[in-house]
Amino acid sequence: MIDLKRDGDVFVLRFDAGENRFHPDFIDAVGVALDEVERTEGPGALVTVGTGKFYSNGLDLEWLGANRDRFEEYLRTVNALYARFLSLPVPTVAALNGHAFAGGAMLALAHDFAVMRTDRGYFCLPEVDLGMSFTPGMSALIQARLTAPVAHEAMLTGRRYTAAEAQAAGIVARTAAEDQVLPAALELAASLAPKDGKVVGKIRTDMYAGTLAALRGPVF
Ligand SMILES: CC(C)(COP(=O)([O-])OP(=O)(O)OC[C@H]1O[C@@H](n2cnc3c(N)ncnc32)[C@H](O)[C@@H]1OP(=O)(O)O)[C@@H](O)C(=O)NCCC(=O)NCCSC(=O)/C=C/C[N+](C)(C)C
Repeated sequence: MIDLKRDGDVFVLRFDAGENRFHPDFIDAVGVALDEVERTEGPGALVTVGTGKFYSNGLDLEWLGANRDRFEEYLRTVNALYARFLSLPVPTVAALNGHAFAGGAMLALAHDFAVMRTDRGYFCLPEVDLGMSFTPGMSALIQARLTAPVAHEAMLTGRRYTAAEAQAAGIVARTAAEDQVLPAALELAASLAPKDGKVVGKIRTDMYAGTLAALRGPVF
């Protein structure tokens, strides 16, 4: 479901669960991997990547159907997951090998940078068409990472952005062809990894302070 490997100073966390949908077991497994990243001292960076045609499709709607009474708990868990990514002591890069939908799109935004594959997949926040809203923390994350016009369009229209459109809108930093998306993300991460970890950690904590406070606040 989750595979964590180290490539020099760069950790590579691979989501390997079909559409990489979010449910408690998946999120727990990501959390265990992040524990290991946090424990490692010295220079470093983290790249996350999915498998096949999905980076992540967000909330597992089948799981939700069977666990409606756990929805609030789920929202807290996902908010906490995004907060963990934002408070890691290392820079982070999401390698979008395919679709990044809803919770999976927000996971990409919970990284410092994203590289998106040009020939496959969309970045999309479809909540408006699913009858769902965002938690205040998720709204804060989206609005902190995107310009206001892009955040408004993405959240209120549910537009599906191709890689070229996502780069033009500033949603992703880079795009790469086919199987170059992971190498491009690794190259970016390797260029960030040697920087002073204490300084990077402090910059990240300050940069994301407002978003972190919102993610740790109420979910409704
Ligand atoms: C357009 C998508 C992304 C890709 O389409 P495709 O045709 O390339 O892929 P396909 O439809 O073959 O997908 C494979 C099967 O997996 C099912 N699927 C995919 N994602 C999910 C999911 N998240 N939960 C349950 N099932 C899922 C899909 O229906 C296919 O099943 P069948 O083979 O037809 O039986 C397309 O996959 C798509 O639209 N997926 C849904 C993505 C989605 O809506 N995700 C949002 C989940 S809600 C969420 O995360 C909200 C978060 C906010 N908050 C926490 C505040 C509630």
